[in-house]
Amino acid sequence: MDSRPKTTVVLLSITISASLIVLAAVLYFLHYLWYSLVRRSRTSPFSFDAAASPLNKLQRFTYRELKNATHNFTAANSIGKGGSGAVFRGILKDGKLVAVKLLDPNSLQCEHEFQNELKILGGLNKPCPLVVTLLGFCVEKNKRLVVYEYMPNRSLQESLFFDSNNNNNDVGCNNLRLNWSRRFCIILDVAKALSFLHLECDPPVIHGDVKPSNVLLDSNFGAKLSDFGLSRLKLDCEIGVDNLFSQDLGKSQEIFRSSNGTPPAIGTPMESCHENDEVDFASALQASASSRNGCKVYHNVMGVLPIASLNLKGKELLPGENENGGWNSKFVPYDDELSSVDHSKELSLNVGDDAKQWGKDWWWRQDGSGELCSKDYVTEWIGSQICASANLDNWDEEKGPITPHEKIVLDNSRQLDKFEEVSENPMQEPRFECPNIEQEDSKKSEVCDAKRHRKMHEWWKEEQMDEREKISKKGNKANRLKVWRNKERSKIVPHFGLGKCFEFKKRRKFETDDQNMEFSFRKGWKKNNKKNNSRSMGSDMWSGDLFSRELSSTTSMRGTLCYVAPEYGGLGYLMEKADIYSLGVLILVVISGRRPLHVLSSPIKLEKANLISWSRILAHSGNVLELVDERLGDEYDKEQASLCINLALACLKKMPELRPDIGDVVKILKGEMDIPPLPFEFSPSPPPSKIPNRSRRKHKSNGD
Ligand SMILES: Nc1ncnc2c1ncn2[C@@H]1O[C@H](COP(=O)(O)OP(=O)(O)OP(=O)(O)O)[C@@H](O)[C@H]1O
Repeated sequence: MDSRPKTTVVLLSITISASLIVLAAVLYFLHYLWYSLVRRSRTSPFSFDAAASPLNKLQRFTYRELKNATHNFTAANSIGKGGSGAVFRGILKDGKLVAVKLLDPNSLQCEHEFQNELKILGGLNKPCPLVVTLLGFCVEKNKRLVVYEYMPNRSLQESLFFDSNNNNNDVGCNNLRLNWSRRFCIILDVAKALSFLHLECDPPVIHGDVKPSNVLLDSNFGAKLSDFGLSRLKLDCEIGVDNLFSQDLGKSQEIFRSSNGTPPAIGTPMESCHENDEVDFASALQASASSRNGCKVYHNVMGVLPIASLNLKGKELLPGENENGGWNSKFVPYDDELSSVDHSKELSLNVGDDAKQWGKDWWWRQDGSGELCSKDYVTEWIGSQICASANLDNWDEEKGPITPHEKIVLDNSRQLDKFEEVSENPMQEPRFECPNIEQEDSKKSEVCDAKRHRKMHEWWKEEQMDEREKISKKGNKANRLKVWRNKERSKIVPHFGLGKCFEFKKRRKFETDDQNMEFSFRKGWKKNNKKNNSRSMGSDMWSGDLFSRELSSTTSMRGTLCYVAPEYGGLGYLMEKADIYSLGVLILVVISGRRPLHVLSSPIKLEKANLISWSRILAHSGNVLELVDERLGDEYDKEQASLCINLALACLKKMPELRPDIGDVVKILKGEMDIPPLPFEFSPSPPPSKIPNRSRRKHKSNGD
């Protein structure tokens, strides 16, 4: 009789405990899910092993110390803003003036850059006066701060364009912050700094992001190289993209043509090469495009690209993997993980209505294809600019000056009354939120990548063939080509995340009010933080690197568009010659006082929009001095100027092996060596049908 209630109690207690267990399991699962999706993806733990690390020579600050030093990171102490965080001026307890970089705590990319910066800059085997001194760092929870020596004249970018943002007529040569001798010394300093990194460091350091905003100026306008967030150490056994590029893209295509489709023998000399005057930014864009186009130009490179580098014990490791199977932050693999950029916001904030419309188109196109193509982005953007204000050209000597309100609302044309205005009137940079990055199963990713490579390869072939080639595609020669290319392709080793499709996780955010957004290519769209929204003139919005932030910001990219070497298409490791290329761009920028890509409203002046191709045209016509910043008047050394420009052009050779190495660059600048005569080279520029070759046409018509 009594057994019934007993059974009921037992059943009830079993049911309750079972439900509790299930509930606990569900809660645990949900917590795990939340932790792994939200918390863990935001920051990777930074392990500071003081004993083993080269960081032990660096001072470790507390957050409170740095907060006090910068007066709670007040806007008044804000001295700049880069892709990875804001920089503040601060005074330490001992009275030392420092620059404190406060990194975005929610960005995995920033975490990598932080670790990279500390390990490379902090681990330099000897100090170099031409490299900015890293004084210390702070790691507390998810807070990451880096402390540098303070450079009173901030960045070269600011100094160069501070001058240019003043009215040209008002600034006499004597009032220029950067007169000729300073400019020449800066070029020499940067070359020497690179020489230190490439030749004196063991292992050599590839800076990977040489550009004016990463060159800081001390009180005497002496230059120091900074920002090692994208740098890397070079291993002996590595094969960089420059070797691959030269072997494969440079020689194979040209040799192939000259051999009528017969597979070339290794070591076959290049015979008939032609200098191609095509607009270079197009090739740079193609080379640098973060998704399909990046592969498009350099699919041949992929053919022999090794993603596995050998460690000293000979064990094959993936880039970024260390011997213990862990992650080595010095070797961050390139991938497209951060490539979901909504350019429509960027455009709508920087250009007029037409461009807004264009921005919408871009957004629509992203929706359609799911992938971003930088080349289209920039070329179309340029097109929209030209249409938007076809009668404007602030460089057009023939037309005379234009009123400020007539100018395209492009930040790099904006004039500032005072240098201080930079920090007083923070620029509203649109941002996007960094998408969460999840580590993919390496096997899955390899299969995926191989598929993508195949697709992209096919697509590239289609793109590259002109009509004649397409007709003869079925012919015997082409079949031989196919066999040979297939052989090359069989060597493909997939790399990380190339061409990773766009994710639109943050799409709802993009659709919100523009006014509250700011843009940083490294970090993406973000709500404006009024506290830290100071603007740096060194910001790429000011630099003509407007587009480049996409590239420097996505982990598929190393460096900055217009400064990044064309051999880099989002794959593999950049090598020393990539730094040489960036140095070449920097030299031209310093000498001309112009941004590498300065979008103009007049199609006639498009040749001037691209500093590199314009300087090639001038060199062709023997008139390189036309490039020199006109604000200098006659106050410059003509011999030095033409030496620098010719040297820059040598550094800008598309084939890395044709560029001088840094030792020679320094010798040439010091006058200890002549610029070696440079052979012509095959240009990997895109087909003329894709990008109209205005410069060449113009050149021809001039010749007539
Ligand atoms: N040590 C320093 N002393 C003085 N100013 C500095 C120092 N470091 C950085 N700055 C200023 O802060 C600005 C931002 O620097 P940061 O390195 O964060 O970004 P960036 O190089 O402009 O962009 P990115 O990091 O995206 O390439 C610089 O342009 C410079 O004006």
